[in-house]
Amino acid sequence: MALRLNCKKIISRFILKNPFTRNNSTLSVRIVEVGPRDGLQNEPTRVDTDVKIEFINKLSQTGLRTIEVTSFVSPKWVPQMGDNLEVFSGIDKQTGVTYPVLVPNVQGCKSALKAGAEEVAIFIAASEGFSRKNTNCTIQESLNRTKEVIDLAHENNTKVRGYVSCVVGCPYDGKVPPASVAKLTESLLSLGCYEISLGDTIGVGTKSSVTAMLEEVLKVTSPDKIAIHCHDTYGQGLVNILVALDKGVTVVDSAVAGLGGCPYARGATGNVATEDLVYMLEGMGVRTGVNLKELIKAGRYISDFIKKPPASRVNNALYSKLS
Ligand SMILES: CC(C)(COP(=O)([O-])OP(=O)([O-])OC[C@H]1O[C@@H](n2cnc3c(N)ncnc32)[C@H](O)[C@@H]1OP(=O)([O-])[O-])[C@@H](O)C(=O)NCCC(=O)NCCSC(=O)C[C@@](C)(O)CC(=O)[O-]
Repeated sequence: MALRLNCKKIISRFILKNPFTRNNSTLSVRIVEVGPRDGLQNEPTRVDTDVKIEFINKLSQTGLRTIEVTSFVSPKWVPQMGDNLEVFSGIDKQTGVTYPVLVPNVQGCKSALKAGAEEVAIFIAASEGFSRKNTNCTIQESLNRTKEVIDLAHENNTKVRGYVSCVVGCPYDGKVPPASVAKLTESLLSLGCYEISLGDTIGVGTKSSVTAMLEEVLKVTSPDKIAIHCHDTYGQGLVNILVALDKGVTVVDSAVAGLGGCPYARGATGNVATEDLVYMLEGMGVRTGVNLKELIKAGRYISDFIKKPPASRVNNALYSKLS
């Protein structure tokens, strides 16, 4: 009973207090699908390039407006993304859908621009331990690299999204202070990122820790500059997304079939499954523009290829009922 009341409270606070929803009769959330990149980068089974292309083409037919399709990182570090150029050039790009790619440095950004990317995403860790393991440099060095990438991208009229990872916990350094996340968010916005995705990379966040982190971040920026990116290792992903919605955030990252994990965050599982996110949001009356049936089929397609059942409750519940 108490839980039901709390959920009602969360939803009504989201509707009444959220600066976005207050001004719009139709509530909506933009989903950033990260399955083809964050989802597959850590996949031990080699996924054929044509399977990746078919997977992205299926996602493009679901109504998703943003699909992060690959990363131009070192193939020595992340072999699964080594076919970035072939994937990016091979997909059927739909009007109205944006296909950002992840880049770690100027070398990656140059390759992405050459391939025709219209949006790149940079990433930086809120903890020194993860920064070193993931990108072989300190946070400050990473910021310096990021500045070069943003300058290059902007010279080429290319938008830059920023990720801050390990926003509540780091697999090497433990708890991450909210003030560090706020400081990095502010730096990335001032360098020219149009939006910052706050990543609970190892999925350790809870309602309390995510609230504390967001409250600190929202002292330096507004909710319309923020996205939330929750891995679901401890099953807290949807709860933490609700916390962010309650704070006025309206952009959410997720991966179809709950794919993924980070190669430098051992033990962390995939993102919140996009199917589960869509089901929750639409159930709350929040529009996503996503066709759940088509999304479930896309999730099944890739899950069948990697021979793993989808890590999505909704996919597992509804797939057999699809005609
Ligand atoms: C940053 C580096 C490159 C530094 O790696 P490094 O070894 O220090 O780089 P380097 O500059 O010394 O170069 C070494 C070699 O890599 C090559 N190289 C260098 N850069 C590139 C490039 N862009 N594309 C292709 N090749 C590249 C370069 O050409 C050279 O080749 P060699 O001369 O030995 O033949 C490396 O650490 C790296 O690629 N790291 C990326 C790791 C990664 O992708 N991790 C997963 C990202 S997910 C994440 O961070 C979290 C997020 C975003 O999902 C949010 C969340 O979940 O919370």
